[in-house]
Amino acid sequence: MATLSEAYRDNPIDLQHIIPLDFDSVHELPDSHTWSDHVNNLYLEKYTYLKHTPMDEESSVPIIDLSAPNVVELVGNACETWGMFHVVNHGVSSILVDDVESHAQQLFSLPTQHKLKALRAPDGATGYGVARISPFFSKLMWHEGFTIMGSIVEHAKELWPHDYEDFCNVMDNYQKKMKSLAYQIMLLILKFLDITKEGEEEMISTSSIYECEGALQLNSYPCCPDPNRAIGLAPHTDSLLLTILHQSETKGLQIHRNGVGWVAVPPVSGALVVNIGDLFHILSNGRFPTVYHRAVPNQDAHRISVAYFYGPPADTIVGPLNKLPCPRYRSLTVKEYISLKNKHLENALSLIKF
Ligand SMILES: C=C1C[C@]23C[C@H]1CC[C@H]2[C@@]12CCC[C@@](C)(C(=O)O1)[C@H]2[C@@H]3C(=O)O
Ligand SMILES: O=C(O)CCC(=O)C(=O)O
Ligand SMILES: [Fe+2]
Repeated sequence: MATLSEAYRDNPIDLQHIIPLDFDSVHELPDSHTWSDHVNNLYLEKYTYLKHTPMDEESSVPIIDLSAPNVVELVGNACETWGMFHVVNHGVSSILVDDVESHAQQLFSLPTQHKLKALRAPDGATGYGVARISPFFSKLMWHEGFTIMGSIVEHAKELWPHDYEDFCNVMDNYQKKMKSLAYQIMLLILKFLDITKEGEEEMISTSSIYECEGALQLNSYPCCPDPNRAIGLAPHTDSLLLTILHQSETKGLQIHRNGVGWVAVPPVSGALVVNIGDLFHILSNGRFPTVYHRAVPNQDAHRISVAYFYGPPADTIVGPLNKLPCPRYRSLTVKEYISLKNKHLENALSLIKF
């Protein structure tokens, strides 16, 4: 069975010439990182609007208590209307979450030359570097990332030759917790769609989506001299089934709402943000929107976020669940989808539409 990291290694991207900027050394936004004004104006308008409008259930991403008796409906409805929700009472200890965040902080505060020792190889999945989607944009992002897929010992040893174990243990432990939380949330969503594990014949998959794997992405958005003309992470949808994001206490995440524009998703203390990715959009036959989102940097605060991506093994065939009538998408393997996304980014979905 091919793993997700093999699928990413088999689909290399041309990042050879793109390495993150040495952010500490620049005091003005370089042209290479200046996006058109228009990009963030939308956000500013929306932000002003939000400040004057009380947040109500209709205008903000729902907050769901995982222990609520009607959690299946709450989660299902949020997936349908937003494709995103906050979870509280998720059972992941705040000590562990804080520990992951501070280890990420430690990593990103190393000198640039040092971080480059752990640079992700062009055909690699794990390591330090720019976001995979970078080659699709003519401007660079105010962002540096560290991707973790499978073992990170080799990369961690490059960063801390004598002291790498603590970092590895914290990341492993967090990934284990994320994996079981993601599984729990996936089951709730499948239940909402009336799919049970026993009804295996309902699944279009030859191999099972009950054996999902995960990847972890540590994101860093350093203080930015001109945040209104910069982008932290360019607009994108996440490719796999679902993503669980710890966005720290610092704002920056925004989602795109049709007819509204960019809407800020302010951090909720102790909550994790869950969002639908492309594969769940396909499985649900388009019923759940895959969320178009981005991150913006701040002037005075260095922001760290930690995203866990959850998806089936690369050979799994995914398509609209059998139970759902009139499939709108053709079935394909996860690996094929990753390859389409690597070549066509947001157009990947429309290429598999009937
Ligand atoms: C398991 C994943 C999911 C990846 C690719 C791979 C590892 C890194 C993830 C991200 C993280 C940053 C945004 C994104 C769009 C990117 O450029 O790299 C994500 C992408 C995806 O969801 O497609
Ligand atoms: O930093 C954030 O809030 C968003 C991160 C994100 O979208 C990602 O890692 O895919
Ligand atoms: Fe994302």
